[in-house]
Amino acid sequence: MSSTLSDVFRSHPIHIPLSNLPDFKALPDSYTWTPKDDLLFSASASDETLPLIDLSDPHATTLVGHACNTWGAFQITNHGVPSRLLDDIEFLTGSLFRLPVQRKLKAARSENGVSGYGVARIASFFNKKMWSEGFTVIGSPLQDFRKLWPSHHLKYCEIIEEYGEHMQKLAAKLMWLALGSLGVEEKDIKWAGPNSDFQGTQAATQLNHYPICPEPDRAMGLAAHTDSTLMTILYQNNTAGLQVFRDDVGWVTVPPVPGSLVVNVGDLLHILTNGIFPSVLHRARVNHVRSRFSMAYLWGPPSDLMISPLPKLVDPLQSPLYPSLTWKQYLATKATHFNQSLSIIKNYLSSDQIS
Ligand SMILES: C=C1C[C@]23C[C@@]1(O)CC[C@H]2[C@@]12CCC[C@@](C)(C(=O)O1)[C@H]2[C@@H]3C(=O)O
Ligand SMILES: O=C(O)CCC(=O)C(=O)O
Ligand SMILES: [Fe+2]
Repeated sequence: MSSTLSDVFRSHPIHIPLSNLPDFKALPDSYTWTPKDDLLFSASASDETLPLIDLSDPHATTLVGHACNTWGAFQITNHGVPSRLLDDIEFLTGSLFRLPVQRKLKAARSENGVSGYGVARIASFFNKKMWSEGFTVIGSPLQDFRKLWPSHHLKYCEIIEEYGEHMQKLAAKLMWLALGSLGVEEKDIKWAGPNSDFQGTQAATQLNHYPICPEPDRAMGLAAHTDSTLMTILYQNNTAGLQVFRDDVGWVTVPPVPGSLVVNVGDLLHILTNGIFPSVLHRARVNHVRSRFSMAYLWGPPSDLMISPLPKLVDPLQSPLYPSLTWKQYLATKATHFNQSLSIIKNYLSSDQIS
């Protein structure tokens, strides 16, 4: 499972110096963002609210479908992930980022690697630094965790494994709710497997830390991006910071609701639905009172599987909006073209042209 996604970045190395976040009273220029650094930096904010859906609601399919259509994101309760496990993953994340920086650097992500400690990959697309640090897990975290916690790593590996299992099941359930709302049936997605449980899908778990910031209004935790996934399921601690963007509304803060999870439609689900579900543009802001943690489960298809718009969702008189491509190909496109990737692949005539 680990090798294939990691392969993608071997040919897309990034060099982003890892620096300990500065402990200044004022923000250094290298961390000060203006609209010149990100066009939407100061776009208007709105007090609209993202849908909060109770998954045990008999109308869950319709509610999820509507949220995917209009926002490309929603929050969920009654999702079945034990609250004890959410506490455990939050505890793990806090323990990891509270380690001394020299220890964290022992598990630093290599330039052409994907797992380990470092700044977000998207940092290479911006001139300014982001006020955050991250840790990416793909496959087994054993080697990295042994370097971080020489005597407690097994306990932490178990938490990651259990978290991944629960998230994979939840992702499959959400996928059927979302696609079910469009009339897509199990027979329409053969790669979901004989039990339609999406076994064989791949995922990355991304742990994020946004330390207390002296001048949050001029800083950026994680810059605006869409996820290159089918879906992302995110757990945030009790500190707000996540914002989602809608052209007609502006930036909307997603408040932490205890025990709830945030779900984002990613670029691949946008492609699979032939553009019906938007993949949500989102970012993380920081604050000067509390540090913030988030734990994202970035879920995608088997990395070599061809993904294309579902025939059922393509108007018979029109061509599909997107060509077929694999997750690996899409990640490679994203590594070069970042937020332009969807419009770039739209203009390819066939997947032959995507290397
Ligand atoms: C599967 C993946 C999605 C991701 C790139 C990655 O290979 C592993 C890290 C993921 C992440 C997490 C933080 C935000 C993001 C944009 C980034 O820089 O690294 C996503 C990537 C993505 O969705 O494109
Ligand atoms: O910290 C957050 O709320 C957002 C994290 C995120 O977007 C990601 O990890 O892809
Ligand atoms: Fe994201």
